[in-house]
Amino acid sequence: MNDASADPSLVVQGLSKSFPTGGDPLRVLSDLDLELHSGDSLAVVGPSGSGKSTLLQILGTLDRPDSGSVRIDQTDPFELSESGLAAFRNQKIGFIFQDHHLLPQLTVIENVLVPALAIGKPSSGDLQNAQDLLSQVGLTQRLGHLPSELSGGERERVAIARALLMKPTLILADEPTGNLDRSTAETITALLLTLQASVGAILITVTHSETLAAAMSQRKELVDGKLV
Ligand SMILES: Nc1ncnc2c1ncn2[C@@H]1O[C@H](COP(=O)(O)OP(=O)(O)OP(=O)(O)O)[C@@H](O)[C@H]1O
Repeated sequence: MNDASADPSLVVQGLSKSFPTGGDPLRVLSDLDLELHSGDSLAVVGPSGSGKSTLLQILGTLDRPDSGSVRIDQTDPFELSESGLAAFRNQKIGFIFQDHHLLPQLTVIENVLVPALAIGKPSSGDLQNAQDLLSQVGLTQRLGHLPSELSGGERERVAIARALLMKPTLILADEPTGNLDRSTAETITALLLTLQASVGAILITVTHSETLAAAMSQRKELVDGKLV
């Protein structure tokens, strides 16, 4: 699926971000560049505090850079209106968090349908897609269950299915296997890569796990605010 000859789906140029402190601002990202194509998977590694989550927040359009640009499918999301940005994020970006962020009062299938619910009533196609994804992650028997009735690994599978529902361009995963035992982590990693390949998305995962990082096609370290 990786087509290096095509225009890259993600182009990041000169990205910088600082946070105010009592004294000099803390420069976390410094003139950072990144280009990825459809089908690429990237592990971002680096010590605690090096800026991995900050980078993921900006790529996910949940925070804005101080300078530099992000283009996803040739669009700079930060040039959109607030409502345009919310719709763009919902359509183009799938998020997977360590603590899954499922809504406790919604069933498994309803949680997967959340990105479609956010833009109106889910279509029959959305419903079919959600059922297919839940089948691919092995949860066909659990559609009507609440997150509290699932194991940690099962909840992470629901989160993966939800992230894939809209067939996003970009999947952002923050320590997706952080809370799981080794064998569950390996299963989840394999599932994530299979589903990412099936939609041709870019996968960027932030992790301290060398096993997860090794499963990605690329590995970059955040050093002095840049990816090397
Ligand atoms: N909203 C904020 N305001 C002030 N400082 C912040 C803010 N967000 C992050 N920082 C600081 O920016 C630096 C980078 O934080 P970030 O969470 O991106 O690191 P990280 O590499 O993800 O770390 P970890 O591996 O521990 O999750 C840290 O020193 C952090 O304290």
